[in-house]
Amino acid sequence: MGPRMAPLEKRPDRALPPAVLDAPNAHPLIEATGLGFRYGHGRGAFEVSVPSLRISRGETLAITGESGSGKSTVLELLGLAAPPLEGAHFCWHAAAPVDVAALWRARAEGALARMRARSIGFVMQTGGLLPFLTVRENIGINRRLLGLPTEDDRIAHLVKALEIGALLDRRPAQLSVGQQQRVSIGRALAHGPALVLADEPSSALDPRLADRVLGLLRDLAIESGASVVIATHEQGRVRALGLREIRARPLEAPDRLGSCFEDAP
Ligand SMILES: Nc1ncnc2c1ncn2[C@@H]1O[C@H](COP(=O)(O)OP(=O)(O)OP(=O)(O)O)[C@@H](O)[C@H]1O
Repeated sequence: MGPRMAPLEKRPDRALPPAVLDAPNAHPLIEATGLGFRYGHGRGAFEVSVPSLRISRGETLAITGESGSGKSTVLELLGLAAPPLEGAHFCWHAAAPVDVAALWRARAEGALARMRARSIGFVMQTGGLLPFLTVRENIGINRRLLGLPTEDDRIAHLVKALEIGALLDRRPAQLSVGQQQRVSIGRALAHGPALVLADEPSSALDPRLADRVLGLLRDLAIESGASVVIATHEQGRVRALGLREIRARPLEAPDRLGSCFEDAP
């Protein structure tokens, strides 16, 4: 995950039943065209481009590509942590429609930070848990920052589903990598975000555990109505899980390097 990313939510209006979530015209959470980010200038520039992207509520999709193709950058754009290039159309339909591109143009950093805190959850490659907090405190941190009660039915359900009840008083250093990842998923979903962004959440795990962790993330997100975007180089795992794949290909531009992310055929 890139350095600009920071954990944190928005409560879904309600959990949408899977039948609705799977429908091709399900309500969109995100609609974007011409989304992009450019590193550097001139011949050394590297551009990450997402010409068109629509993410439905409750949908889980994967962003795939080689190392350095720009997967983390796409997550940063979706996570409101990096400003899109001029000319982008970028709308969120959470509680109400929000023109994110206009917020960036207006440099409305406070509004963007609030949206990030209330509407997004993050799962990092190696958990990203705060080492000085217990598992219980880590799971509750986003809720506490938002002034929500740190214990409720949602938390109890997540703890049970993730099978981390026996670990609540431990600190991250006392957990295995797989346990840390499950706690990280609990933290990402605890405040009821509309979107969960996961950067290589399974690459530090053995294959069996990786499938379990990704499956848990997808299933718990569907249950809560959150959309999930997973950046990963593990194309085989993405296909095995039957996820929609947005894949990087080299940018076709004569004057700069970069990647273009589009739905895989
Ligand atoms: N200042 C810069 N100038 C030019 N290119 C840059 C600059 N900063 C970053 N880049 C390039 O931007 C690209 C996007 O990086 P990003 O971390 O998004 O890729 P990634 O697919 O997530 O990689 P990984 O899988 O290795 O984490 C990389 O190729 C990187 O070299």
